[in-house]
Amino acid sequence: MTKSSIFQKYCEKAIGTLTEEDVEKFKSTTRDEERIRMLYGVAQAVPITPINNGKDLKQAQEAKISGNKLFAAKKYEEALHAYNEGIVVCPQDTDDGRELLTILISNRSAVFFEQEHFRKVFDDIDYVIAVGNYPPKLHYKIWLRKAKCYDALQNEKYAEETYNLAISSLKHAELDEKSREKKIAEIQESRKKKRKACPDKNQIIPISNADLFANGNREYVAAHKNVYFDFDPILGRFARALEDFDTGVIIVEETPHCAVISQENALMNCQFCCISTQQPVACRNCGHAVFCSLNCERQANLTFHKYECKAQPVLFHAGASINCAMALRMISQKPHGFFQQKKKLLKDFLKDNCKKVPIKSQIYRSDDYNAAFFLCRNEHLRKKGELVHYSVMAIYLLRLLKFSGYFGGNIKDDVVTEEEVFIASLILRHLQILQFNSHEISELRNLNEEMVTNGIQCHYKSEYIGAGLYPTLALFNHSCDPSIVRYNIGNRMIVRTIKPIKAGEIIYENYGPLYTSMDADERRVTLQNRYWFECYCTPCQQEWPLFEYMDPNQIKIGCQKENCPFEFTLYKDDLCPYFQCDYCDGVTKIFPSLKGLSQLAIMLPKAEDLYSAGETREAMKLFMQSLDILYKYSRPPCPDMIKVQQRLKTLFVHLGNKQYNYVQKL
Ligand SMILES: C[S@@+](CC[C@H](N)C(=O)[O-])C[C@H]1O[C@@H](n2cnc3c(N)ncnc32)[C@H](O)[C@@H]1O
Repeated sequence: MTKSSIFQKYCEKAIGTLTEEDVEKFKSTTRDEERIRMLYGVAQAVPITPINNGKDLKQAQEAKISGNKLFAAKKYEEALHAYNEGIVVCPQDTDDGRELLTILISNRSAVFFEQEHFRKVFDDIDYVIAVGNYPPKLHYKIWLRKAKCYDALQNEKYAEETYNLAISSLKHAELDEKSREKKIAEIQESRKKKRKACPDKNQIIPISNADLFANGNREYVAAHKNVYFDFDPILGRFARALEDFDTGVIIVEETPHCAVISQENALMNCQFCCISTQQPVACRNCGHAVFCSLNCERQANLTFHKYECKAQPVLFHAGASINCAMALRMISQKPHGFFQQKKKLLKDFLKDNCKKVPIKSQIYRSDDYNAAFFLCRNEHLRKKGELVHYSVMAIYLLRLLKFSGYFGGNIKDDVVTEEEVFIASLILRHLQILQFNSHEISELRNLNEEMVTNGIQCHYKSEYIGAGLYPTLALFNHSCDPSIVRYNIGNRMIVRTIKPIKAGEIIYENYGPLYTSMDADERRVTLQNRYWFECYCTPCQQEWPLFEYMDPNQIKIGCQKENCPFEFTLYKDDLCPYFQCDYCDGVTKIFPSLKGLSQLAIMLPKAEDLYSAGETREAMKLFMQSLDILYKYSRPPCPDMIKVQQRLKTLFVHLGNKQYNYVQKL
């Protein structure tokens, strides 16, 4: 039996007990709360099987022994791996467990010291102190290690203070007088010797340009001030440019309404901020999640993780999708009192064809529940019967919340209260919202074998690590020739223009299918099945060819009359100096366009040289200018444009998340 079949089986088993009459009755219901009430008894009959909390003292002890052996053999990466495993599984509910945990962390700090990751040594020593059960007899060891790190970082004052601390801690060391004297001499020796200045070899996580908030939108705070959101009865809400945008401008920088790490990455990426970590901080209660810092651990445990600690492993073990985990997170991250307060306001919207105008806060922010609650669900297209499946899933998620203590201690699985019905109906709505609006969160990883994308060699892959809900980005519609590229810094989403955009034009996102690599029929089917719309973007309407079928000798030049959509196709050896436009009758001289494009003969090789030399900022600038020129003097589709966009994508995504051990090779 595959993992995914457990959840599937749960849903099918529950649905299988419904009679035809039940289903008909369900279909005639128009209120989500009624849907939950009708199905609760049926869905509740399927048991939830708790999962072991993943903590294991014996496994942690073994990991320590194996880590110590590897450390002694100078196999630092492997030792780190062993200590990390021990830290994650080590129980923290007994003094013995906590003591072992501090020893594992302290030993890990010794690895980081050898690897010259000095700041990580400081973090681990703080972690040891925060756990609090480190044997006093060993304290001098961590202070000595810390003092040496300060020495290496040339921080004399702190080094002196910490050497003193190491010496004074020796009074707790279980050493005879002679050994103590020897240790003191050792510490003094190390203090005198002073290490050579040595830079920290930690990877610094890049910070994106902080230029956006100076340009912030007053209403949609995560968007650039020159983005506005338009509405059309068929297209729904979508983004437009208020002013011209050049290539490479950050137009959205958004923190997620909620973000969840996938099960496969749960022990590699922080549950709170999504950063890849080589130095996990363990959850106090479970061995199923890690954090990148004590700060993230505290914030997560004050909110969602205190419930999800029990609920999420059950959910993932059952093979439920990440959207289910996000639907749950949208509740677990807020106290249930928050939703009770909203009940009066939101209740009417939990029925079909609600005619009320959506509640709109003055400021559209990703942390505002209203912004998430009113995202598109395509409810007019959904078949009523499909909600049976979704309602059963919502009930399962509600029961997980009950089981994890979200509603307090005294709960009954076989009874559903009105408060619980309301929460389940919100979850039912979340599931529908997430179907159309969730985004991938990713990080760069090295490829074992290089890949060729659009004729360009590529040394990295953008790997899915989880998913998030970004209420501002979720307002952008799709095109198979998008206007933007996105990447993550932690769980933040950064969105940049990947071509120049004129004032008034729609700013398009991409939902996966790109015209350069997927043929039109496949794109149409994918978008229809997944997002329930027919794509009429320019590449779909004009049947643009795949990249591999484009003629590199062909250039398209736009008619020079303003706003005339006509374009001429020339071949690189054409010498015809002008064209008569069939559409507007005007005359277009081709030499101004060719002259404009001729600038690329110098710019592109220079940009390529800078790119190869690793001068990424300068290369980025030149590629951005080149793309603006290509769009000014020619029209897509065109292989050169795609190649420059490919380079820019590579440069942009390298400003975002990378796996902790990523080696940059552009
Ligand atoms: C993430 S939402 C985009 C924002 C949405 N238009 C709204 O009103 O909130 C995705 C949904 O928007 C609609 N959509 C997106 N791109 C579209 C397009 N190019 N043409 C028509 N509908 C589109 C589809 O209904 C799709 O399921």
